[in-house]
Amino acid sequence: MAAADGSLFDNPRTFSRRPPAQASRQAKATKRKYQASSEAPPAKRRNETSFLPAKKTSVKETQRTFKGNAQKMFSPKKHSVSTSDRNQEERQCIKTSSLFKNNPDIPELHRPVVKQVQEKVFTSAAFHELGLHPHLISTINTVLKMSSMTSVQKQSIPVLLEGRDALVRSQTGSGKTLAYCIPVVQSLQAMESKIQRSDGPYALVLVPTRELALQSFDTVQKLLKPFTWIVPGVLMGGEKRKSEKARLRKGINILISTPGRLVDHIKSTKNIHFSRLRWLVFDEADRILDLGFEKDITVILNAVNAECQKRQNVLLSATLTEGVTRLADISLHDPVSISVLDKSHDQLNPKDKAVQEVCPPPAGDKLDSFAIPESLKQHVTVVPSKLRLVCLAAFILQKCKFEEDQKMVVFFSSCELVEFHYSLFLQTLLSSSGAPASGQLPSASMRLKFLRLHGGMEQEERTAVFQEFSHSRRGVLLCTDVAARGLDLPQVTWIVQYNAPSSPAEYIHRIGRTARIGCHGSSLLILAPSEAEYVNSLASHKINVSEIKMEDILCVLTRDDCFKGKRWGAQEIRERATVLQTVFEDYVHSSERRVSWAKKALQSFIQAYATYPRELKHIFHVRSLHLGHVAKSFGLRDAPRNLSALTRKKRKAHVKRPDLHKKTQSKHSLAEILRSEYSSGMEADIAKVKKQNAPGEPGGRPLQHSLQPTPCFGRGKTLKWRKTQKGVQRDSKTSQKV
Ligand SMILES: Nc1ncnc2c1ncn2[C@@H]1O[C@H](COP(=O)(O)OP(=O)(O)OP(=O)(O)O)[C@@H](O)[C@H]1O
Repeated sequence: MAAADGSLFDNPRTFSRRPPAQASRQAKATKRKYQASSEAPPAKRRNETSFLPAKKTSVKETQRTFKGNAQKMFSPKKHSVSTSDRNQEERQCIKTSSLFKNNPDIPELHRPVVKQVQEKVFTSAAFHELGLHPHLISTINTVLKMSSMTSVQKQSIPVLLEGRDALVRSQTGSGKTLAYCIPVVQSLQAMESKIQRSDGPYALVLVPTRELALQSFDTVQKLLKPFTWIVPGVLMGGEKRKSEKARLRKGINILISTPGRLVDHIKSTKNIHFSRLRWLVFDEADRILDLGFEKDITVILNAVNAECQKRQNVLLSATLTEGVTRLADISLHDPVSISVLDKSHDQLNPKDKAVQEVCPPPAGDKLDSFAIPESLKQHVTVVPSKLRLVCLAAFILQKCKFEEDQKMVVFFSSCELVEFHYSLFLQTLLSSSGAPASGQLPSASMRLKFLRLHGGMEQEERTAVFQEFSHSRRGVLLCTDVAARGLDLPQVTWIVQYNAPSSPAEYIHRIGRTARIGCHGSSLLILAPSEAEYVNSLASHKINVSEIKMEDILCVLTRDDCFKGKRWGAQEIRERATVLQTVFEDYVHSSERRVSWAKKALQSFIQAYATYPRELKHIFHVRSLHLGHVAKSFGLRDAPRNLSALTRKKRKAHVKRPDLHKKTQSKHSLAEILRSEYSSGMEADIAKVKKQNAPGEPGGRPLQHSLQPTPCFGRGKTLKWRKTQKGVQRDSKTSQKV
């Protein structure tokens, strides 16, 4: 049914308001023009008043509320207007469909208040109480500038110094890295026969991402300052294999590696020997040992076990569960379980019980609850799909333009989404000169700085971005889950989850990039109205979020002088949101390539829904999405036709043959997900991503790889094996590339 306000996207299946015959005539005409100009078709049809309501907000209307640069940008020239100028002017009068009408109601969040699991971070115990080598103590005190231990260090270090295996769980940012690094260094420096470089690895530390490998290496290197005969080294994808081989040949005593790269060397390098191995550490163990890494871990354990039987095994994570250790075929010898949980908080109080009854766990599933830093304030906002993009942009402006020294990390579900939003924001919200260029938002500010990080980037750039953001006092990092685990990015004040994570554990790790080691931090989760129930799902894991109303985020748009209007209040906010949306749409529709790039991002967004696990499917399902509305959040004026066809086909198939539907869907998902595989940078067999265009330009980072399944840290957990001509390979339905 057509909407009263003429919203372009009233019906999910009706992406055009024109009658089919006319639509097709129009499409042909548009296509001719498109070919002739090699530009994206201007959405001229929106000037066809017969299909538009009389009272629709246009850019022309909204521009009147602008001043200064804003006016220059949006208003017609005052002087004599040439024909081309008139054409230009006509193009500028493209109407933006109402962002605020025909949206689904935002449900009241009946947010169950749960008591979160808490941990005490610091203790008064000093490092010198541990009986460590005096040089190690002085290095901790003077180089790392630490004197007292955190709770997890106080509990773990003595146990590990006794030679025990351990499973260590404590909240994000509580100092788990030193909890294993200190005992490793202490024990190796104390060995009777002094370690030789050529002895090879005495300790092997496995971590899931390259950035985490670099970070852990940095910590080990600092601790080893007084013990120069012990050589640390890092292996990670993206580095030159040849130079890594050379370093291995010379000898590395504490080896930090991502699993994929280590497997690569085990298979191709004759220089790795584990006969002297004393320590095997799995940092982010639940990730490393999940099914996505299974194959690599099997190869590593086989290689290690073949040469060394007696060693200490340490597994650490903020979300370590018993189930994880059962998955692993690691022969832990009488391990000590270390959990810093404040036991008094672990008891169910009556309120929690009520929540558990409201959201019963899936049959057979034990509900895991993890500690969250006390100083981390978690928020959620429910935003209709049409307003998602504007809302995210407004939130970034609010925090990173109008407030001092804010450092924000925004998580997306795929590399394509990161690239899209990065380029879009760079081109529309930023202005290097201070004065907005044509097509740019007048509120663009020098204070804003955008960076991006994902698995499709060249390693050199990844490292540079990681370093830059780490050392920066402000900025916005747009990233995939490649940055979710373990990274210690100082002074991050806000975490935004633009796409909901697939598990409570991933939620915990993402938000854990802020409020580290007793600092304050906040997080915001953005949900669609149909996804509001996710709040209950989080509550059942004792995760407490409070609501921020969308209007409170959007109202920041009234704070910029450029946005000063006659009206004050809700109406003005709406006008400004519409202008912001128009800026995005104008940018996306300014060339054919940008339109197709936005479509690809939209497709990736939709495909990400296939990766939610079964127990969340009733909340996150592609069928709950209004594709036309979602398209708007990619700056698209219409939902791409092929997407609607695909969705309809799926629906039809679903009605007739549920089994067939399942197959077709998983086939589509698989192809797309694999194209968008989750690369943490360990994969040696992925076709290399090549630079084509300058960064920040659409198409600048092609994200297609060979359809070879690769290890992935899963959003889901389904792995199958299939026979191919090359032997047995694994099918993966697990994850988007990050
Ligand atoms: N005893 C200490 N005193 C002060 N700061 C510390 C201490 N131990 C660790 N830190 C600092 O705390 C921060 C977080 O430490 P670390 O990265 O090891 O946390 P984590 O528990 O491994 O987090 P995650 O679960 O996210 O991986 C680091 O900046 C580290 O330098």
